[in-house]
Amino acid sequence: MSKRKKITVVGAGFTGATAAFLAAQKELGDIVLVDIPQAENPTKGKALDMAEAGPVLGFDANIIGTSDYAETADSDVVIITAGIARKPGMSRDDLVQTNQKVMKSVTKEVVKYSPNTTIIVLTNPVDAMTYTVYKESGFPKERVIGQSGVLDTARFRTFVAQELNLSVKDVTGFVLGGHGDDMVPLVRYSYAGGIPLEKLIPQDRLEAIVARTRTGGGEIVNLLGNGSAYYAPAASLVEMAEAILKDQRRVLPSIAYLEGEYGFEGIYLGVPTVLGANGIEQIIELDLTEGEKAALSKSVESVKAVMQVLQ
Ligand SMILES: NC(=O)c1ccc[n+]([C@@H]2O[C@H](COP(=O)([O-])OP(=O)(O)OC[C@H]3O[C@@H](n4cnc5c(N)ncnc54)[C@H](O)[C@@H]3O)[C@@H](O)[C@H]2O)c1
Ligand SMILES: O=C(O)C[C@H](O)C(=O)O
Repeated sequence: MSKRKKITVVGAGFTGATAAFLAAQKELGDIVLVDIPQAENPTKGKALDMAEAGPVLGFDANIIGTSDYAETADSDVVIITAGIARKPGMSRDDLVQTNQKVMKSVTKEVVKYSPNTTIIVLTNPVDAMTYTVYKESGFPKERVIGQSGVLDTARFRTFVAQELNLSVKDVTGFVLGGHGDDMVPLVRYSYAGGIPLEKLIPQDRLEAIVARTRTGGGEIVNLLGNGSAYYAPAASLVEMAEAILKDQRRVLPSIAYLEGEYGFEGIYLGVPTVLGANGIEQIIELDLTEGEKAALSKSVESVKAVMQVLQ
């Protein structure tokens, strides 16, 4: 039997297919791409096409496309991207009812075949969808994780690097809160080469970068015209999956279940975490100013409003 890790990606659309391809290129494991049955079988086609890139790019990974969850059995990590994406004029929250149904049906199948896996949820509105998967799975909170902060932080880092004309590699940041327009980029904890950003960028420019980060998803939605971002979201998923599969203990922002941390209870929210073999191994609590606390509370209210729609 193969000793390679096994990664299932549910939803073989833009984000799912891109994440599968990136994970294969990094040789994180064998990959099962799952989507609903469709007459022409595009899921099988995408998987075969990706596998045929292996000899050219020099990666070893078995990649299969299927609608049969039996093929996902004993996955180490399951990434959920299934559902619908927003179009211009829509908010992520408009997707809640449709995607909640998808989360419930997908989670049942995932749990049936991989009871010990760790799940990373991408589907929007992602804070509420991660909560839905947590409830439906019955898994411990450490093994149900949502992706938003790696992406939101990557956007912030991109804009800062462009502003300063510096390498993105030297820019670090942290975005807290829900994955909505009132997320909280923590400028005070953000650096370029170890130098606080507040020493390098004037206040008004920093504020503009924060505002652009908050609406970064919408910026891409408007540019694409018929769907939402997928390259950076897929890269973010793969960074989180790699941290878990290789037990890297990376300090990355994740959507985690809070039980008192940051003063919130019974809610999934973006916070700094340590990601390793056991999923979320630690939630790191930062000291916040009164202004940051107020901004985080506002973001929590938005997440709670979406959670109230959940059935
Ligand atoms: N959290 C984030 O940061 C973030 C970033 C990007 C996208 N997203 C969200 O991820 C989701 C996917 O985005 P996308 O661009 O890949 O969309 P997409 O439309 O390209 O792909 C979604 C795929 O899900 C499949 N699907 C639908 N119902 C399914 C089911 N029951 N079982 C299996 N597969 C099913 C569809 O057939 C489709 O192939 C959206 O909800 C989007 O808003 C979140
Ligand atoms: O904006 C969206 O709808 C997709 C995703 O949440 C993003 O931030 O790119």
